[in-house]
Amino acid sequence: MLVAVVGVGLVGSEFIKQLLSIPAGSSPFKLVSLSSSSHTVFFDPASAIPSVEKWKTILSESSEKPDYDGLTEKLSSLINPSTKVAIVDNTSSDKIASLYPQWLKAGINVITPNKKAYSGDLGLYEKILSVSKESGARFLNESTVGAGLPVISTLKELVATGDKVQKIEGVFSGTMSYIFNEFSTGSPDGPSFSSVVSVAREKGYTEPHPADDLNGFDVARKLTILSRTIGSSSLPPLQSFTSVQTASLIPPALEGISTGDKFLKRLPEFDADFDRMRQDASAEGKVLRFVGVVDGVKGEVKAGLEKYPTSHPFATSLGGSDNIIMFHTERYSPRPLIIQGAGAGAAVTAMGVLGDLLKLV
Ligand SMILES: NC(=O)C1=CN([C@@H]2O[C@H](COP(=O)(O)OP(=O)(O)OC[C@H]3O[C@@H](n4cnc5c(N)ncnc54)[C@H](OP(=O)(O)O)[C@@H]3O)[C@@H](O)[C@H]2O)C=CC1
Ligand SMILES: N[C@@H](CC=O)C(=O)O
Ligand code: NA
Repeated sequence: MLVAVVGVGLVGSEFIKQLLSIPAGSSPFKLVSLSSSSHTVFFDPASAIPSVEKWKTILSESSEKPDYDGLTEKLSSLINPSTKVAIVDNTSSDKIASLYPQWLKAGINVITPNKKAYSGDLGLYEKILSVSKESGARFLNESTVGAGLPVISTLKELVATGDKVQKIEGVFSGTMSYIFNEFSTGSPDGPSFSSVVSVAREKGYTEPHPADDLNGFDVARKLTILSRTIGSSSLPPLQSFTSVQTASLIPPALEGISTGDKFLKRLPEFDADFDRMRQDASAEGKVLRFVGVVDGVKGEVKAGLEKYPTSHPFATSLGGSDNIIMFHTERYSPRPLIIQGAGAGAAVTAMGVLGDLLKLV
């Protein structure tokens, strides 16, 4: 299988490292193209693949600019009965997401942790489904929810085998999980809100702009993906992730700040507000957790900050960037099927992406 990688940031670089760590003799993959937002490189499939040590230099020294029409043409000309092709989108770009129908139509499989296509405009999502059905090219997106945790594959199997998903609830954001696991432990005191947000960013959990996590949109996107994957008639047909009832944590004065750096610089101005929320929860013997729910019975999809007793599993069993996802179904009732573990970070996200790629071979 020939593999083209678009986006070589945190997850993209780790994905390339994991892909190239499969011993050459036993690897079913050949890396044929790399693109950042400013450079691109295409390798002759007959030549040797770049090494883990050299690919960054080769890409940064390339004088070619990304040209996705050209890439689509080159890749589709290489497809034949014994050669499959996949593009791995490791960006968070809407522009790249809008190209999936074109790629799938050309017979190119699409693998991605990028949530934009599956949680954005319903028209794009439906187009992806229909084009993929027509051409037979597949799109796989395990890492869009819970990073490498087997959330999407589990949900697809529950649905495909005829189980009825009643409700999915949990902590879906690695960033929000880390922030509140550190910030709200049951004690009225602790580190400042802005300091834990900065550490979450340093650890690679946040979206490129941390406000995309704190406004709840990242969770709303994940809930939209889950809701669409369930596809139940009792759930509202979400036109986009903006249809999810989402309670943002962004102070109104910080709405619309263009860069993550500027946003983090001003966040300490609001530490006292978050301190008060922590103290209120603590006075009730509770902790704060940012949770999401897709409720097929009530027909409700929502995300927001809730208080939980210090004995609740959301308070006792989560650490680091852990996600916890509970599937309440006809079969898994009254006790839900639970998936838990790191839900953000380069290594686990790239693993989910490579796992999807392995499903194609
Ligand atoms: N980090 C995590 O824990 C998780 C991340 N994800 C998802 O994985 C994706 C990548 O995240 P992450 O690696 O952390 O983010 P980064 O910001 O580190 O990487 C994104 C990369 O995309 C590149 N890019 C943007 N636009 C284009 C373009 N048009 N063509 C080529 N490259 C482009 C950027 O390149 P440049 O620097 O050149 O602009 C950047 O290097 C996101 O969609 C995120 O939501 C999913 C689960 C967990
Ligand atoms: N920013 C996201 C990354 C994974 O999707 C998160 O914090 O969960
Ligand atoms: Na996953």
